[in-house]
Amino acid sequence: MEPLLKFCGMRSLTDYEKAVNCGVDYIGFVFAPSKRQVTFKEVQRWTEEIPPKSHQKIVGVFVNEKKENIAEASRKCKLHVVQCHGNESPAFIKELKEEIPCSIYKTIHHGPESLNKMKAYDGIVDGYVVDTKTEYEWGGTGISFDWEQIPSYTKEARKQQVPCLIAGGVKPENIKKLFNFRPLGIDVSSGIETNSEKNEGKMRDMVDAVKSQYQAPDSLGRFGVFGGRYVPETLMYALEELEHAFETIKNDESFYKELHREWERYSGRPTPLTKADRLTDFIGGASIYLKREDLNHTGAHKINNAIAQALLAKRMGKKNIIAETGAGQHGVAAATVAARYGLSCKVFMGEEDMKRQELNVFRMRLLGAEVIQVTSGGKTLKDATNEAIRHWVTHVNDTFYLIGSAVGPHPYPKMVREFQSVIGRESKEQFLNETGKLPDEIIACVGGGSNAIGMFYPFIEENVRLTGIEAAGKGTETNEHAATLTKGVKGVLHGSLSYLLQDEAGNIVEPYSISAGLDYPGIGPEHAYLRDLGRVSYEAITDDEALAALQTLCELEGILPAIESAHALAYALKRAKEMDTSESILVCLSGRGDKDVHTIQQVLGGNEE
Ligand SMILES: O=C(O)c1ccccc1NCC(=O)[C@H](O)[C@H](O)COP(=O)(O)O
Repeated sequence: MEPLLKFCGMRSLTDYEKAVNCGVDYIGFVFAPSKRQVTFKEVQRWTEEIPPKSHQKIVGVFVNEKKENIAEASRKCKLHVVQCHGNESPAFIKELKEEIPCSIYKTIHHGPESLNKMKAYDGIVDGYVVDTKTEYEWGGTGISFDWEQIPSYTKEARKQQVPCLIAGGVKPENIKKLFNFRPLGIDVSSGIETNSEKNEGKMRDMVDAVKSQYQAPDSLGRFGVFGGRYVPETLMYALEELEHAFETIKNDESFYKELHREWERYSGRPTPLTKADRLTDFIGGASIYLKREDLNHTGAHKINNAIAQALLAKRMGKKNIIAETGAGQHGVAAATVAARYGLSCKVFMGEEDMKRQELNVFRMRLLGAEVIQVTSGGKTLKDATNEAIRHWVTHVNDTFYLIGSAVGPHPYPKMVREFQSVIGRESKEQFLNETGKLPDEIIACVGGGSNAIGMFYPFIEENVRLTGIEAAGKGTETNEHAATLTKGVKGVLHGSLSYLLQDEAGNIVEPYSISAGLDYPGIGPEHAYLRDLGRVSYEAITDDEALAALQTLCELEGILPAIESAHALAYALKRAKEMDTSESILVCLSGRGDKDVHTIQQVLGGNEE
């Protein structure tokens, strides 16, 4: 969700008209002594002459004003919100509320006691503005406070279920930085002024910046209509507990310190960015770069998320982890971290996948995990996930469900995105260092979608084409594919709403792909959202195309990719041909192909010579 936006300190009809036309959410008038002070009469006249748009709220700003004066302004100016910007006590506001029909927001001036002050207004006010105060000015100072503190204000406001606007020194030049702190709302006055007048260009820049800001999921875990939490009652508490733990560690430096240390010293991050020179020459178009997630410990990106979730499980005091796996990469990652952090581990795996990924089954057992064979349904990832959820329902108190992709009920898609975004963040820095610019296109394969969302997320606001590649199996015109976004319809699976492969009666259709990691009948809800938004394009690649690309990469670069990653590569080869030599493509090489050698050998016949 976009943050709410308030423009404050309108001093003339012209200022006010500019704010109305910009479509900003709140328009504020300062009735307190200030260089921006206006009278009730003026505001009454201006708002009668140009009524605000239906969604816009008119705000009156007061500092330690008498109740009868506030009531008069509220009546005359038809205020929607009264902003108490001084030392008004909770008792004063309670009494004021009985006299005026509008909402009351309290300004909290940032300082050592401000969070405690905010708690004192719980249940009394309808919203907050957090602002900077100087010795001489109550507001409109143009000075920012320490934005690192924003998450604690936001958390308290969320607890009280009211909006919280961040004020003080916000301007077009620093608004992007402010977004990093995820404010619920923004309040600006000085930052949209030039020579004491509101500047329409600056106002529009602010509105555009806020509108282009990607803010998903919302507080209910919804990406537009997708996502959410569709689970049995017994799991609700566990998910709320997990959400709380996740939101807590997000602001906990010690957690991230530990996580980064493990990523670096245990898993081998940062993974390299490799320019595929011979492949680029062979194709003869755009330069092709590979983000080498295949070089992670255990051979794929899955370990990034597994380490993070296991550390979280430990902090929550959970001693047992369970996981589902398709290709076996996530199962291996879960078994690995369980061994590393001294947790017990059960991995649910479909019988079919166990056959295809025999080596990974053995690896998991070697790592001390119990692999539970799932014989229901199509005996693949969907069925393994069903069984894992069933197990979780009955062992919820001491068990942490370590989901391996950006799927499942809230907060899993958001949490997996957070932990996998290290891929995109590193790539961005490495690419800029190496080429001085960003890639023109980024391509990643999508099964559930975790490597793709981790790669895409840090680039969502950038001018970079993003493309997700699904498995077309034997062709999307056949019934043997896993192209959920190309062929699916909306439905609920494994706790969230997304696109699914279903028959006319709503039954899940068994997906197919040569790659065990891509044959999932659903897709992470954020991908469904990004597809419908038009921000990410999704294409499908067949088994044959993926295998051909895999062979090409082996022969020209000496890299054996996972069959999953070869899907992204195959599309990159098609695109590179169409692009100019001055352009570049970044492919997320999500995993290595050692686990797939048996499958490849079966298809290619074992002796390529
Ligand atoms: O703007 C003023 O002069 C003012 C004076 C007294 C109390 C409040 C005042 N302004 C309130 C606001 O405009 C906003 O809530 C906020 O302070 C804007 O800050 P900034 O963007 O730093 O100007």
